[in-house]
Formats: sequence, C-alpha cells, structure tokens
Amino acid sequence: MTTIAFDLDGTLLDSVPHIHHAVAQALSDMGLPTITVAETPGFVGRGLPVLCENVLAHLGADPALQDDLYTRTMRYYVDTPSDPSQLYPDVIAALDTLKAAGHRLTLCTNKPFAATRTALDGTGLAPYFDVVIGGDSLATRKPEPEMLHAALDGADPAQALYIGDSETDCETAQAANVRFLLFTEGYRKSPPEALPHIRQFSRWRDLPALISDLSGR
Ligand SMILES: O=C(O)COP(=O)(O)O
Ligand SMILES: [Mg+2]
Repeated sequence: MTTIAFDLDGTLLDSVPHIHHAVAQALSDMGLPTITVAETPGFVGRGLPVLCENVLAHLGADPALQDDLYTRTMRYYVDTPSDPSQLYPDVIAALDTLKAAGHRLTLCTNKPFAATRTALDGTGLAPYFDVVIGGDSLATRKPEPEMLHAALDGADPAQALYIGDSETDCETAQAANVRFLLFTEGYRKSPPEALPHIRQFSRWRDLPALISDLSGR
C-alpha cells in the first residue's frame, strides 16, 4: 500500500473555465477590467490570495482591493457548481484501479477548502480521498511542505508519492521529501525537464501501471 497525494486544479480537473468564470464575475462586480480564459492558467497554482494579488497587478489595479477580490471570487467559486465534465479523461477509472490495488489516496490542493469541497462533490471525486487539505487549511500553503505532510497523514514521506501539474507541486514535493510524478497536461509554465520528477504522464489511463512499477504491486 502506498499513500498517494494528488493536486486538484490542472491535475484531476481542467478547472480553468470554472476559475475564470469566478474571477471574471468578481472583477465585473467590482467595476474592474477582466482577464481572458487564455491568461487564467498563468495565475493558477499558488492559491487564491496570490491569484488575486497577481490579477490586480496584471490589470494595474489598486493592490488594496485584494481582500475584496478574494471574498467575491470565493463566493462564485462555491456558488458555481462543478460537474464531471471538468475531469480529465479516465481520471475516475484510474482512481478506481488505484483504490482496488489497496493504495490510500489523499488530496493536497492550494484551492481554498470550501471551494475544494464543492468541486469534489460536483465532480464525483469526493469518495476517493481519505484526507483533503486545502490552501487555507493550514497556516502555510504549497510550496511550503506542511500541507503535503498533512495530506500524507502519518505515512512515511519516503514511501509516498505526490502527483501534480505545476512548478508549485514539484517544489512542494522536494521540500517535503516526497517522490513527484508530473501530469503534463495541466497549467505548468516551464518545460517538463525543468521540473524534477521521477515519472511523467499525459494520459490518466497510464498512471496505474506507472504506480504499480514503482510500488511493486
Ligand atoms: O488554487 C490554486 O492556485 C491551484 O490549485 P491546485 O493546488 O489544486 O493546483
Ligand atoms: Mg495544480
């Protein structure tokens, strides 16, 4: 049995349209200019406070509006339902296979906890994860190691795996001394070779075999 922690946005869910909708609604309510869908992945990965700070800087808006933008975006995050169409292809089948092999699955995302719960419930992912750590669950966020250690829930980091899509996830795994597997179809900004990883995959249907190689089952 291996404890396997997963990132959420850009790893299990292609959530950029959902995130863009929430941010664009909040910006519009505040009478600010907007960001495009294409620009949105560049703001995802370090948590909602950083997204808000960077969006305001990008728009040349007053940084003091960060808390207001955060509160409004959170409301749209939670109020806008998620659905299974956001899942990358074959995610559920891969998680079923990993569960059936006896692995323990947990979630470690910088998305705020309340928004994470809504996303997990709406997409059908909720039953798969024994532990869920969100971006505001602890005093620190990824790439600090505490969230990942909490998501491992007592498992030995040296025996565990972390699966994510971004620079943030790779740095987190390094800081937490956990082996990192890179999903290449998410919201990474640099090429895969710039992010140290022990395996990479572009199709979820390939993940169970990668993990059974690594864990010897
Ligand atoms: O909220 C974010 O910035 C990204 O969330 P993630 O950690 O699931 O990729
Ligand atoms: Mg991610």
